[in-house]
Amino acid sequence: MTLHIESLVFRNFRNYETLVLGGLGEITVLVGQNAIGKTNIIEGVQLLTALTSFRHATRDQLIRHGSESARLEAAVSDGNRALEITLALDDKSRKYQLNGKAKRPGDLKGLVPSVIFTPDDLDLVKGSMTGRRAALDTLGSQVNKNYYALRRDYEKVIRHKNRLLKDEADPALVEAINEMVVTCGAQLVCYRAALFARLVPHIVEKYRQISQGREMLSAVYVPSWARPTATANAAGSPPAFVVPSPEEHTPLQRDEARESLARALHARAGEERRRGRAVVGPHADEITFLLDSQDASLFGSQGQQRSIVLAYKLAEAAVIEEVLEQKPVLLLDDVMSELDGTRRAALVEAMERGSQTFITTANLAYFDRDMLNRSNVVSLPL
Ligand SMILES: Nc1ncnc2c1ncn2[C@@H]1O[C@H](COP(=O)(O)OP(=O)(O)OP(=O)(O)O)[C@@H](O)[C@H]1O
Repeated sequence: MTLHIESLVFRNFRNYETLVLGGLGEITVLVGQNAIGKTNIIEGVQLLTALTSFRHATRDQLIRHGSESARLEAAVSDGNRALEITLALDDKSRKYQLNGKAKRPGDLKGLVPSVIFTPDDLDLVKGSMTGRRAALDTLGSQVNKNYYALRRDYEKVIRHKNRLLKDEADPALVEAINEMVVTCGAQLVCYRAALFARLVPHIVEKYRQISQGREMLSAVYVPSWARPTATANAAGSPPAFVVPSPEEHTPLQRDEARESLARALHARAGEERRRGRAVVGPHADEITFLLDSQDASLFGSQGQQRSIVLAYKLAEAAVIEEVLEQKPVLLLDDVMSELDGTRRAALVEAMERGSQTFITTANLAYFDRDMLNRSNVVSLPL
């Protein structure tokens, strides 16, 4: 059954000395002028649900200036169970507890999942590949604890490999670490491909609804070993991969991924040495959105790109519900002002499908009266 946040208490978190929000219902609208602390609340809820901060904030950024520690608490319940999730931050550590017992973030991932949508996400389609990979990994980490652990391990291995390459270490050492790149990397690509295969049909369907079927969206995940190399591009060769259609998103097999990754690492070892960094592996995989088979980052209008992002966010919520059998908390930071009427309506429809929602705004005029009547409107400062 879906866990619901009943109350929140923040102490010395960001600009709040003490913030108490109780009696939280389905929809909480946080309204207030700029820089009042609306996004800080969204970030706090994300830290207690997805166990991460979309701002990638360090502890000293999260702790209120002049304080030595911060504490965030959420009381959650599904009607049968009452749980308390807490996060304590000080200059040395970030510690989670569940009902007073210490927990690692990996143990709590997926307990109260959330989907966050901020104005920065609107760059997902035209922004960097790093952002697109991170979005997929954040979702994967919430729906599968092994995904989370694997991604962390892979990042450590790649950091180590990059240090070796930068220091021009003995190629035998690089070869030895490549074995770990293959082990973790192939598994991570398989997890990503499987998650992507689940996500894409939802994105396509949500996009069709938002755009009223005007054009066909598809999306491809291309592992680094299947990408054309810089040399092939320079020589004007055709791309070394064929864009698969959505139906072809069959999950990759691990042995096949291991072999392809090992082969590419061997073939491009010289290039990695020359460039002093790892160029093969899941950290270099690509995700591309296509509108009627054209790259949406290059050919999509701003409106089309926004519709893809909205469809992506709604699809994340659908996948979480499918896998974890509970609706995620929706965290919507100041996005109403960024969307036009049709896209706003699609978002409101999603909010009304039973997900607990926290939404911030500087202007209540973006919300219809009916919705506001059904919401808990909190004016900041409290
Ligand atoms: N560690 C901290 N200690 C004290 N204040 C902080 C800390 N971190 C951020 N702030 C303050 O929080 C405020 C910004 O809060 P937030 O980002 O939530 O604003 P917002 O209400 O979402 O604004 P906008 O509508 O402009 O996006 C700023 O005044 C900033 O100085």
